Amino acid sequence: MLNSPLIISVPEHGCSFKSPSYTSQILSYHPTIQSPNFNSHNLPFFWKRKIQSFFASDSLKASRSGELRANSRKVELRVSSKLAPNFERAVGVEGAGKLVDSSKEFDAIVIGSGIGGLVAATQLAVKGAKVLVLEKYVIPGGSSGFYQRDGYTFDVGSSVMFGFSDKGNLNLITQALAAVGCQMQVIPDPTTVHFHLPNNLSVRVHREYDKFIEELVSYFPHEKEGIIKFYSECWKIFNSLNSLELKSLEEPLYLFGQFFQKPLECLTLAYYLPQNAGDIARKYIQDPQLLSFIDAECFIVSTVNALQTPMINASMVLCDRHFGGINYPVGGVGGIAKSLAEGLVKQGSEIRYKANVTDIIVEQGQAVGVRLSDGKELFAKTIISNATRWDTFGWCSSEFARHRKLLKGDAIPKEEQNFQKVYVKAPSFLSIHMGVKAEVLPPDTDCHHFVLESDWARLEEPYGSIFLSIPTVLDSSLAPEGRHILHIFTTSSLEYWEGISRTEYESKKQLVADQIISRLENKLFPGLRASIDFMEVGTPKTHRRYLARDKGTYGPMPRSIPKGLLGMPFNTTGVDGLYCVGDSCFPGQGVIAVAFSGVMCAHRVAADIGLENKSATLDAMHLRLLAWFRTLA
Ligand SMILES: NC(=O)c1ccc[n+]([C@@H]2O[C@H](COP(=O)([O-])OP(=O)(O)OC[C@H]3O[C@@H](n4cnc5c(N)ncnc54)[C@H](O)[C@@H]3O)[C@@H](O)[C@H]2O)c1
Ligand SMILES: CC(C)=CCC/C(C)=C/C=C/C(C)=C/C=C/C(C)=C/C=C/C=C(C)/C=C/C=C(C)/C=C/C=C(\C)CCC=C(C)C
Repeated sequence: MLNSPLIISVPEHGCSFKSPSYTSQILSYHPTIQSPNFNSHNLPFFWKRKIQSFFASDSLKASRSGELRANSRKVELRVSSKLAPNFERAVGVEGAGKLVDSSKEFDAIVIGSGIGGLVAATQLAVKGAKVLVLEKYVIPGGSSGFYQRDGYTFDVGSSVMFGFSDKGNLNLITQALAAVGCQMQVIPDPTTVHFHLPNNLSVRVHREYDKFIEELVSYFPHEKEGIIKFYSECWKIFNSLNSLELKSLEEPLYLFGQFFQKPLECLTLAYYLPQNAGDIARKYIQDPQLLSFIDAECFIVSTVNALQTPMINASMVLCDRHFGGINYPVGGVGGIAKSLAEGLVKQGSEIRYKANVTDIIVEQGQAVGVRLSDGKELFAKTIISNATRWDTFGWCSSEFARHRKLLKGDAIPKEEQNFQKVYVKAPSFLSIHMGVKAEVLPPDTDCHHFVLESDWARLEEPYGSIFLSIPTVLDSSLAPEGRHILHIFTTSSLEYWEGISRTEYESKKQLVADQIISRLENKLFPGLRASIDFMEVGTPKTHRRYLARDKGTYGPMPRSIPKGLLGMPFNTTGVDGLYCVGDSCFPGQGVIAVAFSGVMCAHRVAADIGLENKSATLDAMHLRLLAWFRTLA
């Protein structure tokens, strides 16, 4: 005897089986067949999986009766009344057991709410997808988050924001906010950075390009032509980038469209894709000190020297600072992530905090869900990881020993092994967040400084170069009256801080901080130590803990000399339904870079779940071609 139908609504968003041929499709369950064959039906994988496993269950086999109907909005199952509750439990509909929270189905689950994850999530949400962002920490933003102490609002990461102007196509932060109806008030920064370098080389990178070139040429008049030629080549690349509509380079219909509309610009970018800034600089410049200056310019962008910095990335940063300029958001960098998270919710999607993902659930080779540290499981058509690739897939040691991270299983996908051959984790950093008495800063102090006093060879060494931001120079509301914020950071490795007692750890922190304060006192601000009102030191351990990044890494850096950006993976991975976003994806480190990776990821995912056009045949060929290109890196 058949019960009245148990009806499960299928979420509308992105269900590709809205097509008329599937409407009112009847799938009959025959007692002799253990499980209905859904393969020819375009039901979302999540439902197939749940229903198939139920049909295979002993209880149903025993009952030898049942009928299933599926149409565009619902799945109906008719089974004997005593089996209905079992089915309800098995598919986890409303009111079912706690472990399976499948009362909702998502188009995408995003693990992590760094800018990369938030941009991917919001871009998908505005395309009509239902997205769930799961963040381990209590606020959004990751390394672009903030924290408050004693009346100070500190940026977690540094405060130099590219892509935040109202001009061109590369203002990706502005565009990401606008997409979800947000606009932030910004304060233009007249100087991107003030370099304090060996041999008293003191260069201000002015917002106005000509003023910057004039200042640099005043130190290297004999290299005037070389300077102009190098930076002009950067502009050629920047202008090409700025002329394109930026979407997923992994989606062939879009990419071919761009090649058709802007052939010269696309060929320019393809030409520079495998090149590094240091090689181009050496075509025009001979002076070793000037080449070291270019190294310092690139080090800020990539934590490596110019010979290892992709030319496209260098051009992006070296020109955007003059084109759109560097702009600081009123209230602090943390406001960007807060606004994106609010925008996401306004679009009908969701963000949950204190949601620590421990596993990505893979079934039949496809990522279908995630497991949280409290054992709860959540399912979606696609899973997007904003954790680093090392935290997502584990890592290959020199003996190829495998330690699994979010993705459990036997082998690290081949693509990931290739990535780890070309890229290693950049060191982490030591950061000092400080509140100081305002009078210690000389008048007209710039907001951002880079200090390397005497020896160029120390540029890339731990504690060699010092980054310093004083965001209160632009926005005084971040500190109590009469105070300024100094955010100081320098590269540092986790190993230096491990295997020591708590007391040793604390005194080591104090020692390193003291040395840095003395250096800044000598170079920039006499009397700094006596002016300190508040100070907190973070080590690589702090960054590992709060940002959930393996070894607290700043991001990926090339193991040796890379072929530009050629080896950097995009968003798809070797696991169906699993995508990565953030700084271990093309084009790498940096807020604007991860925002671009978010835009690309959202486009590729949207195409895969039917919210954007795609061609399966072209996709297969294109993705294979890109994978082959990466093997050349
Ligand atoms: N230009 C600047 O001044 C500046 C400032 C800050 C940050 N940055 C850049 O931002 C980049 C990083 O951005 P991103 O988007 O790649 O990532 P991110 O590291 O900033 O954020 C990742 C987020 O994912 C969360 N997370 C990680 N694992 C998780 C898990 N298992 N479960 C739940 N949540 C988890 C973390 O808590 C974090 O909030 C860096 O490369 C850095 O260069 C630049
Ligand atoms: C596909 C193929 C094969 C071909 C095709 C061709 C083409 C079309 C191509 C295209 C390409 C593209 C589009 C690309 C793009 C790119 C991009 C956008 C890039 C970007 C980048 C960016 C970056 C890298 C950034 C970075 C930044 C950073 C890192 C920053 C940092 C900062 C800091 C740290 C601050 C400092 C401070 C003081 C001094 C205090």
